[in-house]
Amino acid sequence: MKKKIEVACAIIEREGRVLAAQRAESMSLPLKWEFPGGKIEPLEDARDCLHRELREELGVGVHIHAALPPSDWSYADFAITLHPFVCTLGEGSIHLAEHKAIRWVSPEEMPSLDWAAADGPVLENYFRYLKQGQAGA
Ligand SMILES: Nc1nc2c([nH]c(=O)n2[C@H]2C[C@H](O)[C@@H](COP(=O)(O)OP(=O)(O)OP(=O)(O)O)O2)c(=O)[nH]1
Repeated sequence: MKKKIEVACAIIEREGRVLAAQRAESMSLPLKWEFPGGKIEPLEDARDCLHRELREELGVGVHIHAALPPSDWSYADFAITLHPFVCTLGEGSIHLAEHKAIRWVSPEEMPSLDWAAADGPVLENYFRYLKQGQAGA
């Protein structure tokens, strides 16, 4: 049986762009782009996890505005469910504790980054969310 992980991640919006983070060489999925976040601990709420991970990874607080549908992906060695949340920045300024780089990318630029494969369906759901005029937040 493949290992199964649940991961909360943040689509942080600012002035029509979103924050994409590049994984370091030393991490799994090296140099892939992702949304910051991390593994949900046993019994932890996905939103609490997101706040914890963003403090650890970027040193910032966020406001959560909407939950996008969870999306499942199967890598060769593990399976993942991503729980994406649309956010804006709260207190603090960004310091990279783990990632190699960040970029603020427009929706048009997003598909050109080399995303972790599990993020493909997340991008599609985010584009759908933008098209719907952010209804159902
Ligand atoms: N935060 C985040 N992780 C993602 C995304 N897409 C994706 O496949 N992942 C994967 C990468 C990691 O295997 C896992 C998140 O784990 P993590 O960030 O808490 O832990 P980690 O890098 O230390 O992972 P690992 O080395 O222990 O496997 O989810 C994404 O958009 N955001």
